[in-house]
Amino acid sequence: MTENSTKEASDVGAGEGAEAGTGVTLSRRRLLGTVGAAGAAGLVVGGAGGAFGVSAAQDDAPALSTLGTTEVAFRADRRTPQAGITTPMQAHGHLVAFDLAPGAGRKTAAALMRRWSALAEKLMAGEVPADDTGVALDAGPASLSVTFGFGHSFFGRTGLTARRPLQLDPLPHFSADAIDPKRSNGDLWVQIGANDALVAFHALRALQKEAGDTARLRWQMNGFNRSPGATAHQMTTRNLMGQVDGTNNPKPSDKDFEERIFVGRDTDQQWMRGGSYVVVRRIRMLLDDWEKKSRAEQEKVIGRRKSDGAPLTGGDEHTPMDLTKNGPDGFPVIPADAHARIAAPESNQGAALLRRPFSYHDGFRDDGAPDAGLLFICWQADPLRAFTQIQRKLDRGDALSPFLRHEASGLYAVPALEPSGYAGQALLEG
Ligand SMILES: C=CC1=C(C)c2cc3[nH]c(cc4nc(cc5[nH]c(cc1n2)c(C)c5CCC(=O)O)C(CCC(=O)O)=C4C)c(C)c3C=C
Ligand SMILES: [Fe+2]
Repeated sequence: MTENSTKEASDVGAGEGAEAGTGVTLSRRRLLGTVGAAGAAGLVVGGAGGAFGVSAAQDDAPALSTLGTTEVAFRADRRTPQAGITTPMQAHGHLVAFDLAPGAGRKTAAALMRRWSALAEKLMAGEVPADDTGVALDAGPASLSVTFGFGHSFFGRTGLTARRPLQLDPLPHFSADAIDPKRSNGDLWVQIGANDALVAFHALRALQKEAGDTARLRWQMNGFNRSPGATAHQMTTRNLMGQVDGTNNPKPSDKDFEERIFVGRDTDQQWMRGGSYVVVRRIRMLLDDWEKKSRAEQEKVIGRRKSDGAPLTGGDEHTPMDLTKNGPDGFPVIPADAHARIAAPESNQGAALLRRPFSYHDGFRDDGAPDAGLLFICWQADPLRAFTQIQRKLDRGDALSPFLRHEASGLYAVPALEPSGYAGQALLEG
């Protein structure tokens, strides 16, 4: 069920085997798309050397790098989870929530989801939509993924309350919460990720315009991660506190991965079978306070080394934590209130979630502190048993909590996609 992984295209440089390989096919498609957008085959759009200085007849056009050509599949040939869940994290992200316009009901919502899905599929394949703005013209799909979710309020607006899963019941209040309702929840949620900032913005703008009068933007947040190729070898990304973040995520190869992250067959809401629930939290980091702590203090807060993410009990990043090991002082080497200990499945009756966040930085606050932190995005089959269980535990004594403020929150149902059809079709037409 994890075919929404990237289709790696071969990295074909100009002049070397440019006739073969998916990368070249894709580059060609972009060229044709560029010309198509201009409405005349063979036209050199923008003139040679201009912004769109390419021609369909130009055989020796330089090929895009793997970063540009890599394509994420919107759908597969069988029911699969949407892209953007197990897809490798991208460097740029936009999270957007929309509310349906007053009077827009189920039929209008279905028409929007149909249009949005068709557009997302096109964009993710690197094709150029009609009436294009031109923002992404020279780039390949750059691992673009678009993911659609449905919030609690969507069901009332569309007369579908009987189909609202209990899993969408509002999250409880936690003591680190300072939630801004205007930047929370929403009828519809869209996650956009890409390894190119212009490709990501292009998709955001195209989807917003496609919403037309049907849905209005409720809130939007922008995030980022490491760019592919920025480090000497592929490694787990760091967050804005400088920690290696994502090490102990469940892996698709784990035997219980599917049941932890995706909704099983026994659900009473069959339209969610194979889908997942996403919790989105905007978590501001109190970086001025955090950066005053020594490295040793920071490492005790997490329970892992800052340099390489290895547990304080030794080994490398992927060595399991030894939660039973005591130091010479008789105290646990990974402290009782260490974030990684408290969040671990061993401390939560086996509960686990798939974290796929973006960092954010929105300038500086009036007091000079960075308005920065983590757009914490986590995926699970049941938010009550995963996010809520773990966050409740963290709320009671996580050493990291004093450095965090949860400022916005959302919970959405993200149904699987059929080989044909649009996101949410089984909900809206079933
Ligand atoms: C409710 C769930 C969680 C929230 C909210 C959360 C916020 C948060 N976490 C970090 C940094 C790290 N988290 C790490 C591990 C970790 N965190 C959670 C859950 C939440 N984190 C889990 C389930 C785990 C894995 C625990 C385990 O099984 O070992 C780590 C350690 C490295 C890793 O495994 O990723 C770091 C670092 C921040 C900065 C943050 C809020 C901004
Ligand atoms: Fe964490």
